[in-house]
Parts: sequence; structure tokens; C-alpha cells
Amino acid sequence: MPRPAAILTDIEGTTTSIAFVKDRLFPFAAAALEEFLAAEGETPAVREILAAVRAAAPGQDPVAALRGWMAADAKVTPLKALQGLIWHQGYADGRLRGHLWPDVAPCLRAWAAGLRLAVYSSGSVEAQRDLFGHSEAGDLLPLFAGFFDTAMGGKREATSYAAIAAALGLAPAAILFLSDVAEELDAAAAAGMQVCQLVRAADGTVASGRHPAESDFPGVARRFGLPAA
Ligand SMILES: CSCCC(=O)C(=O)COP(=O)(O)O
Ligand SMILES: [Mg+2]
Repeated sequence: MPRPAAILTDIEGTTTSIAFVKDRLFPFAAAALEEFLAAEGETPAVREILAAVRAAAPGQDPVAALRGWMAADAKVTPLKALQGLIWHQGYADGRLRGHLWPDVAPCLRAWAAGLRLAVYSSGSVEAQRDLFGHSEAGDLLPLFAGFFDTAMGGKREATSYAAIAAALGLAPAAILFLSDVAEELDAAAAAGMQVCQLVRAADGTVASGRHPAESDFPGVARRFGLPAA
């Protein structure tokens, strides 16, 4: 395999602890839902999201549909867009700061000097930008060349990875995709990307055995011949 020219990274379980997403971000959005809709429900962005909720859950009360998706951790685009808008307020006023494992920011900085970096998460592009722009390691936005969400398709579909490679103007084989979820790695590998599973002990991730696996970003750097932090 050629040395990767670009790194495409997942967020939850890869750059960021699962606990931060599930115990901090998700409850933050859940607690603010009704109040946010009362305040912002007539803005064009939220009206568009609510129309998409009604289209995806016809005949259901939109708030009930959103609550159901939250309870199921459904990766549904309108829910993800709305969570991103709610989190935006928290990042802007300092109540939220994006968690990153301590090994992540030094490696991203080292890699960005010679490689293109991009993110692919179920979280909306706005949510991704806020997490890295207001991270515990400072503003990392300048390191990234692209952000991709479920508008590209689901993370377990090979076509999503082909679309992201095309958007980056690279052959899939030139891109290394990092994720904790084996099914996402299966899909990226099927599209021709190089892949590596992040098996972070603190998150309780288990190696699938189907893909190369490392416990942190320096391990990824060693395995794929990338610059070390
Ligand atoms: C942008 S941080 C919030 C991530 C999120 O909403 C989520 O559902 C986790 O998705 P990922 O694809 O990063 O595992
Ligand atoms: Mg993940």
C-alpha cells in the first residue's frame, strides 16, 4: 500500500471519548431541546430541519420523533443538524469544549504538515467544526481540509467513502480512514481506502480482528509511516 496522502478520521471513539459524546453532548442537546425550539423554531435553519423531521417521520409530532431518535442514538441527519445548532450555543458561550484524547492534537499537527486531514462523522459538519474549533487543545480548524457528515451517506455504506474520496480529489487508496467501528472500516475498505481501527481501552473498544488496530494516534503513525508528533 502507498503511504497515505490524506487522513480521514471519525470523531466519537477515535479522536474523542465516547463518554464525552454520550454523557456530555447528547444530554446537553436533550436538556435544551424544547427551549431551543421555542426560541429558534421560526428561524430558516430550524424550520428547514423541522420540515425534514416531518418528512422522515410522517404523522408524528416532530418533538416526539426527535426524542425517539435521541433515545435510540439514531444517526438521522435532521437530528444531527439540530444537535449541532444546540451545541453551537454551548461552544460559543464556553459551556462546552471539545474533548480530544491527549495523543490526538500533537499527531494531527504533525500530520497536517505533509498530509491532508479530513473528518467524517455522523455529527453535522457544524458540530464537527465546533468540536475542533473549541477543543481542549485549542482551535484546530486550520489543520483540516474537509469535513463530511451523513449528507455523504451513511458511515456503513461503501458509496459514502467513494463520494468523500471524489470530493477530496484523491484515489481511495491514497486515504487512510480511522475509526473505532469495524463496520465503518469494512465499508471504507470496500471502497478501496486504507483503514485502521482505534481500540481505545478507556472507551472499552474491542479489536475486530478484521483490520489493523492501534490504541492511539502515535501507533497509527508508526504503522503507516506517518510523521510522528
Ligand atoms: C461532532 S461530535 C458528535 C458526534 C455525534 O453526534 C455522533 O453521533 C457520533 O458520531 P461518530 O460518527 O463521530 O461516531
Ligand atoms: Mg466512532
